[in-house]
This record gives sequence, C-alpha cells and structure tokens, in this order.
Amino acid sequence: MADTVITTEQEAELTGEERAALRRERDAKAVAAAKETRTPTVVVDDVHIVYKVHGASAGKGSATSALSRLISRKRSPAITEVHAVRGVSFTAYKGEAVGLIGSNGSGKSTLLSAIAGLLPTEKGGIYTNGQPSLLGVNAALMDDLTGERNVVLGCLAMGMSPEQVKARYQSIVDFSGINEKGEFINLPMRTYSSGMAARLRFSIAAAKTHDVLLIDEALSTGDQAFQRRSEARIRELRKEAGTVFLVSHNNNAIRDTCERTVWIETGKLIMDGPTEEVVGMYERGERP
Ligand SMILES: Nc1ncnc2c1ncn2[C@@H]1O[C@H](COP(=O)(O)OP(=O)(O)OP(=O)(O)O)[C@@H](O)[C@H]1O
Repeated sequence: MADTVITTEQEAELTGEERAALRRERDAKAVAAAKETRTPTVVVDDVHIVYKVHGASAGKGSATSALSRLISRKRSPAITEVHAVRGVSFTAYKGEAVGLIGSNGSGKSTLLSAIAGLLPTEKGGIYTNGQPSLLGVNAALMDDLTGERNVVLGCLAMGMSPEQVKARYQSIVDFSGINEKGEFINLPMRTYSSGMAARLRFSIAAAKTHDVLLIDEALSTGDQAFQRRSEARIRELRKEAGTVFLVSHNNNAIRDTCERTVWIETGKLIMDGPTEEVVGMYERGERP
C-alpha cells in the first residue's frame, strides 16, 4: 500500500490532534525502518547455562564422609549444578558497543564465554553473524615466551599473514606501552605485572578488526593513560563495523564506551537499554 505523502502546507492546515497523530505514525515508521536496516550480529535467545561441578557433594571434605567412602570403596558420584545464566535474551547489532553490568557472580563472564562459543548452552541458543573473539584477562598467551614472540603468535592465531604481523608489530608494542619502562618486550611474559600482561593482550586483540569483540574487564587493569587509549580504540573498532561487548565493574568505562547496557543479576536479565538509564538505576540501587 502506497504511503500518503502530506506536504508542509497540508500539515499546517491540520488540527493539533491530527498533527500529533501524524507525528506518532511517522516516528513508529522511522523506528521500524531503523530496525529493518540494522544488521543483527549476536542473537541471544532464552539462554540457560549450567556449570556441572563434579565431586562437590555436601560434606565431601569432612572426615566422616571420607571414611565412609574409604569403607564402601565408592567414588562420590555427586554432581553439583550451578545455574549461572537463566533465560537471557537480547539482540546486538553491527556498530553497537554493549556494556554488561551486574554484581559479582551475576553471570557476566559466563554469558560472554558462551557468546564466544566457549561454553555450551543448557537451553536456548546463541547465534552470531561473524567470528566472535573473546579478550579476557585470562586470554592465553605463553608465559615463557617473550612479549615479542607472543605478539607474533597472537597475531598469527588471529589469522593475520606474516607480512601483516610485520607491518603491525611496532604499533602493537607502542599501543601496549610495554616498553615505557625498559625493553620489556624482549623479556618473558612471566616477568610482567598483571596489568602489563593485560595491556599486551588487549593490544594484540585490538590490532585486528573483529566482527564481534568481547572484552572481559580488560580495561580496568591498565593505568589511566592506557584506559584512555583502549577506550579510543574500542570506538574505532566500532566504526570499523564490529560489535563490541564490554564486561566491567568500572561504570565510567561503560559510560564512555557503550551506548547500550545490559544488566544481569543472578543470571537473569534485569534491564536492557540506553547506558545512562541502566547504569544510573544500577548505581542508585533501584530496580526497573
Ligand atoms: N567454572 C565454573 N564452575 C562452576 N561454577 C562457576 C564457574 N565459573 C563461574 N561459576 C559460577 O557461575 C556464576 C556466575 O559467575 P560469573 O563468573 O559468570 O559471574 P560474573 O558476573 O562475571 O562475576 P564477577 O563480576 O565477579 O567477575 C557464579 O555463581 C559462579 O560461582
């Protein structure tokens, strides 16, 4: 059905009520059109994630239970389940930076690992358009290798060619700021402080444009100057068409980096909306 186009002159002749109705209709159309043109990159659909902890039955550590196991010669078959994520759903779009907030143990890191494809879902599904890369403070680099070797290996592992690695190497080292206090890049990573190691991991991961970049607390480990650099880099990565997820307890980093925030508590979605609204409510200890 063709839309009726109303000219400005015709609109001027409408009554106040008619004009308001027209505007409401226009806004609804604009929102629907924006939704249509946005490209979903991550769809989280009623996701449940359950950890199964083997041999964690109650009283396992007590002397009597150990004795009874010795006498019966039975292994403890008990499995304790931790239901870490409980029916979370949302969709993220291309060019969006989404913050994930919530108190300790609310399920943020678990959800991020599941989006990265590192944890199976018990129920529901996660669909991603493009390759998600998880950048956690625990991302694997080799402690016994030098920073330099880790940069090369990390870049190759992300799919860069040796020529691309050569071209990017210096900018990664400069970005990390590892050499600010000496030639640390030539020393094994085990000699780095946890902040330095986290900075190097972030710098390696941020050297590449990611379809979906998942960052777990990485920003909170660097110093002020590095935090500013990494926030700027995240903004660039978004422009380069990726989607960024950021888990952090630093609400200002979330405010500076993400326009949208998802708040979860005890594995359930509490709120999903514009960052200021969600973080504000979280900070005031209110609930929607
Ligand atoms: N490997 C694991 N095995 C069993 N339970 C786990 C495991 N990892 C996390 N959990 C549990 O899952 C729940 C969610 O943990 P998760 O680490 O996702 O929370 P979080 O919101 O990232 O917390 P934090 O802010 O403290 O980093 C917690 O109850 C935690 O004890």
